[in-house]
Amino acid sequence: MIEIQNVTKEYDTKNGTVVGVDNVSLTIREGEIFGIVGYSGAGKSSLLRCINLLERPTKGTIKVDGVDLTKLKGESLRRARLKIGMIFQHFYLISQKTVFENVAFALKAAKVPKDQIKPRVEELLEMVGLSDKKDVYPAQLSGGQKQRVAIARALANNPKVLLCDEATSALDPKTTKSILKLLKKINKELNITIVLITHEMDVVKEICDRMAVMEKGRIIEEGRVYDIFASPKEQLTKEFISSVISYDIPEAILLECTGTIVKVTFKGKVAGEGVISDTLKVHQVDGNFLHGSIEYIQDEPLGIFIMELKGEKQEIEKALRYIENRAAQVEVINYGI
Ligand SMILES: Nc1ncnc2c1ncn2[C@@H]1O[C@H](COP(=O)(O)OP(=O)(O)OP(=O)(O)O)[C@@H](O)[C@H]1O
Repeated sequence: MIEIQNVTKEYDTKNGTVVGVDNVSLTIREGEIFGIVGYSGAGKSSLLRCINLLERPTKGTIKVDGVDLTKLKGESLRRARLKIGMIFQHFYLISQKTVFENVAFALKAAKVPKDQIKPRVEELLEMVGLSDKKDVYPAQLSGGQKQRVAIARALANNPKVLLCDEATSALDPKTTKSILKLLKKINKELNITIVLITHEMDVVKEICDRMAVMEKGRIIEEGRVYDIFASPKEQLTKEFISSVISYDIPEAILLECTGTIVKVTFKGKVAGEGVISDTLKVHQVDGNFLHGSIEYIQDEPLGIFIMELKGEKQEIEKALRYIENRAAQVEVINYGI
């Protein structure tokens, strides 16, 4: 659906050239919700804005639904852009216009015939749950309601893609959840491909199918959200995950541990505790749970346990292989003394 090929975005500033995006290639599939995470300055906004050519890439191509946008200009680019909606952290509603007029504005700009505007706006407001607010002005709305208006406006011209630039970053956790639920509904019911950028890993965990991590203009890791949570490769990815799932064991407890400390990850519906208790029965190893939980990444369970194992090194190694053979992943954090 979206093919980003060797895209570089450079900015000319008075202090020289700044590279926002550095030779990124990425394919986003039709119907998926794709999340891009990274710290401030990583290049997320630059990359997102290249997708609808709000920023023209310095190099590379962007194809959306088979059309190479980098080859288009003027009216043909404007037409192609109608198929790509966008929402922002700060909503960007027109304060002098009512909710109805804000949404109608997108239709008028696309030269939709007058008689079709009213029913379409009403349909859109119904979809985002704001039918009763059509005559109020943005100043009278909460942040979540403003974002709903922005979503209705972005969907006005039946886009195939919705780009979300930190769409929930200005919202409280409860409102964030309700907006994410709305995005998921739009994705499923209207089959709109969604690309979102965020610095909040919670958002990715909650609704994204696949994700990429950006650092210094590049994509350093990419894959299915579940797989990345289960086995992150890059240090930065691990940092982002630790903001959602923390397995830091207090220093004082670690100092008391003399055994081997291991992290065991169970993917899917494997009964983690059962496998571990079998392991301890079969091997001459004592085990002590330090930490553990089962996280649900979009309804798919991911069990992570941190344990201290005590016994002969050889027995511990055998126990770990035994666990590994039962669909688990084992990582030794600390060998015993
Ligand atoms: N219009 C611009 N002019 C000059 N430099 C820019 C411009 N836009 C972005 N940059 C630079 O490009 C790099 C990437 O910025 P970008 O805004 O894309 O990152 P980001 O990950 O979205 O961060 P943030 O969340 O803070 O916006 C940064 O070094 C930034 O200073």
